[in-house]
Amino acid sequence: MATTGETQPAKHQEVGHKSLLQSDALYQYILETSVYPREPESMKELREVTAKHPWNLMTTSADEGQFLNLLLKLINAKNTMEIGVYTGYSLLSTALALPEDGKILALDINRENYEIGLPIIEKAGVAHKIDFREGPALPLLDQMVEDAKFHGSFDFIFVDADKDNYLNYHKRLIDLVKIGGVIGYDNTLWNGSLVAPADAPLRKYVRYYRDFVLELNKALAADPRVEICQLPVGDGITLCRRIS
Ligand SMILES: C[S@@+](CC[C@H](N)C(=O)[O-])C[C@H]1O[C@@H](n2cnc3c(N)ncnc32)[C@H](O)[C@@H]1O
Repeated sequence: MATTGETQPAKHQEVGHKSLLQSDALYQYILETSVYPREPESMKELREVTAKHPWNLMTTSADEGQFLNLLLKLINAKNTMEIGVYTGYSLLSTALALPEDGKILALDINRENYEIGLPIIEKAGVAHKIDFREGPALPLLDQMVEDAKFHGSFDFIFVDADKDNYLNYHKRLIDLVKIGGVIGYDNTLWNGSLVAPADAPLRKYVRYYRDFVLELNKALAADPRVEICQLPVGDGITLCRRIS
């Protein structure tokens, strides 16, 4: 789940879960039956530490973390990138999925939050796979696009940051992911707001980013360079497999 640091819409605060499922009980069933019992101890610890942080609604949900972990194993990912780290829940789920010599280039404008999770990542023995860079992602992606050695070099890229830049990211990431590799864009169902009536009482940030997410979804659906699948996991994740 990726949002800004602001509070979620009231409905989501009331239901207290991070899913687009309409049934709290069903979501709880998924967590308790299939997710929490299989969640690695380190991810549980990081989830609990993050829950105490004031911006905790930004964190990736446990079911999405489990999904990412399995997906990375299914595609045998080794070299990956993550844009939007926060305290590192999706980063840790990625690091645990990669082989010992796997790599994650992790980008975020905020190192302080990354450092909340770092001791847990270190204790889990996977910190050596992570190359964290503090700063806005776009200029770094521009540098990488300039350098042919990065072209087609990533097996998987997870984007969970500033929604108003997703299309800018896509323009660059399409060169950086390998053919057959996958880019995952998070929050592509944007709190369910994409189909809300024009006069619906949406939070300011939800309304602001909604148009960017709508535009992204349209652009991805029309992009012949990728095969796509939009999954209602967490706040919606769109997987794009590069085919040309
Ligand atoms: C929703 S959080 C990421 C959640 C994270 N994936 C997790 O599992 O907890 C979004 C993150 O994007 C970062 N961010 C926002 N704008 C950014 C930018 N231009 N470049 C890099 N990171 C950015 C924020 O600092 C924040 O930590």
